[in-house]
Amino acid sequence: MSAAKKMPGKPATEMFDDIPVLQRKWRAALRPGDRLPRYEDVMLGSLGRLADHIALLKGDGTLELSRSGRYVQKWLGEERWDIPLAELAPDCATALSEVAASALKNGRPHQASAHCVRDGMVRTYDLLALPTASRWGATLVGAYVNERGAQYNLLDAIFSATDDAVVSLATLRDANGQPFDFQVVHHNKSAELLLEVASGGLLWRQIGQGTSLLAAAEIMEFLLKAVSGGRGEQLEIESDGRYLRMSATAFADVISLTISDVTAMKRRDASFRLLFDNNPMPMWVFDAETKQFLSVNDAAVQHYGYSRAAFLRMKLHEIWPEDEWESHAEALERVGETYHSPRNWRHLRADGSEIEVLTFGRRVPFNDRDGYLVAVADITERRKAEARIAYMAHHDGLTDLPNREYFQERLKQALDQAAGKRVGVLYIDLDLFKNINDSFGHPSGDRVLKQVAERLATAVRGVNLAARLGGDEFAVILAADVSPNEASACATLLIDMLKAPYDIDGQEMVIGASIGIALSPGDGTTSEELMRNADMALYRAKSDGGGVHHFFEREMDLQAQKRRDMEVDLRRAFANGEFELHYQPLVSIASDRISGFESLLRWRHPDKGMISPAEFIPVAEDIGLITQLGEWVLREACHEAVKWPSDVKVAVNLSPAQFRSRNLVQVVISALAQSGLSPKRLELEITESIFLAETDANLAILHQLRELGVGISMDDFGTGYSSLSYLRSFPFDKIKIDRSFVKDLAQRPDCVAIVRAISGLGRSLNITTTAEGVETEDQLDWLRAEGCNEVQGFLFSAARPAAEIAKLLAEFGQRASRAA
Ligand SMILES: Nc1nc2c(ncn2[C@@H]2O[C@@H]3COP(=O)(O)O[C@H]4[C@@H](O)[C@H](n5cnc6c(=O)[nH]c(N)nc65)O[C@@H]4COP(=O)(O)O[C@H]3[C@H]2O)c(=O)[nH]1
Repeated sequence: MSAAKKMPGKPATEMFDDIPVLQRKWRAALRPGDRLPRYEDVMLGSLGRLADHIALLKGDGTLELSRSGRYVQKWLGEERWDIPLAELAPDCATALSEVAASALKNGRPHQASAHCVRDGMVRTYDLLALPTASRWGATLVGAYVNERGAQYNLLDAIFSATDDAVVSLATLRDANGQPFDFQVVHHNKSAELLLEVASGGLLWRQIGQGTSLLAAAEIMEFLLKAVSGGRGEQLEIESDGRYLRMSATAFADVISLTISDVTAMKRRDASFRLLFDNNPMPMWVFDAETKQFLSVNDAAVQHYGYSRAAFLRMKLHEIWPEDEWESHAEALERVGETYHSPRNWRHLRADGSEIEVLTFGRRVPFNDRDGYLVAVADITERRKAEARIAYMAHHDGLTDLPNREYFQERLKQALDQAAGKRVGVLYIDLDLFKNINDSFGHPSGDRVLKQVAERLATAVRGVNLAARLGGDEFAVILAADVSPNEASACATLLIDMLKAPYDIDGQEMVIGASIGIALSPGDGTTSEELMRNADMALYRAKSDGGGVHHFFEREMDLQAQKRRDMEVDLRRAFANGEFELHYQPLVSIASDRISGFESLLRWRHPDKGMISPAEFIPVAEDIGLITQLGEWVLREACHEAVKWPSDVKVAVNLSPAQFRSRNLVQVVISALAQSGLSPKRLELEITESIFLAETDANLAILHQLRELGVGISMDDFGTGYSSLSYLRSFPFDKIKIDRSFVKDLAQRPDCVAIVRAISGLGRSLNITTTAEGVETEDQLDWLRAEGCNEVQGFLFSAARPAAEIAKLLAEFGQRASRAA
């Protein structure tokens, strides 16, 4: 059957001629000044055969069919007049009202075309609407309707356009009325192509006797089933790598068989299954309506621990933890064609454990159901790692205590929530911890720190927090509106707790702790202020000898300010050359002659006058200026001493900080070389503090210095903890008995005993002993009696400027002369 078949009617050219005729007629009837021509002038008389094709429509809003010619009546399938257009067949009513409306709107004839389906045939009509005015003022539209030549059979068009094969089969029955075969009574072009049959090789054939695919037993069986009552049966067969899906509908003995090539779909399906089944990500399809699992892949079975059968009996909510049911369900409501979870979800596994997941989904048809294909990314491990990283960013790696950043954060929070209540900050510094590091090594030091942290963590609980700020510095937040008494009690407890011995690999170690306390709001309202002030209070606790706690006082702030001023001042002073050296004689008891001078640094401040070295040397050490300052002292002292008699030595104090600079030996060599002073005439005074840290390195430097021929004196002997043990570590040339022992010689027998012991020690070790701070003859007598070799003190002279040395020497009957 052809796709288009002409129906009897006028030839197309003739039909087209009518329209210009009517249009000319309308124009001719239009009188000057009128908007529309009169109805009678256009529509009455001389219309002849055209009258059959005219429908007269009237009305302004809702149009009504007032008259219709015979042709129009057939087209409308309606012979009645004076009925609303709405009562006509919808396709005709729409076409008429649209063309009439356009004509009325523009006040001119309007042409249009319309398609109507009649008996399965698609017909095209030309329409022309001619607006006219009736004698009594109403508007009438004359609508001309005529069919255009082209028509086609819709069913045929659909049949031939489809790629599916459509075959109509008549059932053949035997003498008993049983169906045994089928005869092809009609088919479309695609049927021959799909069944791979030559043109004309199918029509009127009995399929059971043919060689086409339709002769296959399973198809025959399928058709027999269809004809004996099965409606809408489906069959899928595979033939030469192609997949064909057949559906059959029987109308009495006639069967309509549709065959579709579903190979591509099958392949898509197969690749989907491959992707689904073998995907390492857990995947499933769930029913969009019931939320039942429709299919799960192996990864899902493995990952969730439910058997496949159990999975397929479950609904989605069964893998949601109960507290997330609502949010899961809400999210599901909002899901469209595709989705990926806007947040992490928790899912339950068969063993009850929870995993954190991200889900990605897409709507898919699945076995005739509307479903969602979901892929699951388990991010539990990633989340754990993230949590670990976040934890590490907030905690100290060695002790596991919160670190400085976290401490600050928590302190800020505590202050924000304090609402006027007090928050306490305790800064803790371990006393003598350096000794442990130096004596037992860093691993032991680390173990002590860990135990300190454990003790703090057990003592500081609840809203309070203990943290390690770095090194041997710890801190505590007391967040629960703490009173000064409570803060003090807490500090005492912590100090007692921390000074209890530590057992490190069977070795008992003892340290102490000093604590500085600042309380909000009095000592500050911001975390920075409180931390700074607690630190200042700690500094005071340390200066008080450690092992105690101290509250912050405003005075400390002033002192800190003063110290900051001094730091700036010191740097400026060095650049401005405000320092000078004074010299204090050292007198030999045996000869009653000056055996040497100790150089003592003086700062002549332009506004404040002379500033004591006891005040500025510790600051110079802290800010690192001591290295340059010490170097200057050495050079200056050597430069001066070279002018003195050859048997007069010069003593120079060295700071531990100069040992750290590592070029001390070079500086000494250079000072001697530049001045020309004999090394024998230079004595370097050190205190035992250089043995407290980096002992081995410092001892090595001392040995190098001694090899130069320079003398090494131990200053302030007897004030430290283990002066005696240092004597064993290094062969000192001189020990200087601290003036605290000299001061009370006359009054305290213990001081006599100490001086006697040191002098005796010096004699037996062949070390010169010098007593410092000798102010009275009485003291001198005691010292002489105890066998001390040398004395120094105000009794003889205070430190004097270089210019007065000659005078001093002269007083002792010694002449200053230049001799290296
Ligand atoms: N009460 C009393 N005091 C006496 C007597 N005789 C001397 N003195 C003081 O005792 C200190 C002796 O110096 P030191 O123990 O080395 O103690 C020194 C030394 O440790 C340090 N120092 C001074 N100059 C330098 C230097 O150039 N470099 C370094 N690193 N430190 C220095 O400053 C400390 C203090 O120095 P000064 O204030 O000059 O104080 C000096 C001196 O003036 C006395 O009979 N009675």
